[in-house]
Amino acid sequence: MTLPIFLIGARGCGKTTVGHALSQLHVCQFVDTDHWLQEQAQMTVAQLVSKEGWHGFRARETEALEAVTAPARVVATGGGIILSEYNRKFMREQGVVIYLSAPVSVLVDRLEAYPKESQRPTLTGKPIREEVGEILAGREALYREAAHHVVNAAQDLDLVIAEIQTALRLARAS
Ligand SMILES: Nc1ncnc2c1ncn2[C@@H]1O[C@H](COP(=O)(O)OP(=O)(O)O)[C@@H](O)[C@H]1O
Ligand SMILES: O=C(O)C1=C[C@@H](OP(=O)(O)O)[C@@H](O)[C@H](O)C1
Ligand SMILES: [Mg+2]
Repeated sequence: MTLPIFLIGARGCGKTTVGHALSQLHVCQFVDTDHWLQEQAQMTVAQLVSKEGWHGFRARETEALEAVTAPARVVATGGGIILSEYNRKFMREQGVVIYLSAPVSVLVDRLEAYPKESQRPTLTGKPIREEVGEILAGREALYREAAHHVVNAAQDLDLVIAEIQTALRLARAS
């Protein structure tokens, strides 16, 4: 695993969880753009957004993406990283991009159980059930455009990892 692997997908699809597990299996480094930028700014995402707005957060997110990208790394991104055309092109050119795809009902269940509001302030001001569907509808095409592989993230963690490993093996063989 030499090229960086970028995990993309909606809030709650499992980018951080899967990325961490995958890096442990492959004994490589794990980085999460949200963790990196929060550490760098010494602020939570919620604090950053209230101080600098989403525009400021998105600028820091691109900075984080560039800073953490390195060979043999698994990079968990934030759900909105694909909003920027620059980020989509950067990830596709620099590494292998995997879209962790899950239906709205699964995302909502996971986010209700694990909201982590300091990292996931509201994007629309609407209730979670409405917000997740609306945001995913607006972003689905961008996730697919950026991705080299689409993986079913609604499965158990070990099956998600196995599907990613198969995709990576196939990519190496072709
Ligand atoms: N395959 C999975 N099956 C069940 N729960 C999962 C799975 N992947 C992630 N989760 C859970 O969903 C929640 C959100 O996961 P997280 O990794 O923070 O998602 P993301 O980084 O994509 O927003 C966490 O509580 C995590 O334990
Ligand atoms: O979908 C989004 O726009 C966001 C997703 C969050 O990351 P996760 O996808 O890890 O929850 C975080 O980057 C920020 O709250 C914005
Ligand atoms: Mg995450």
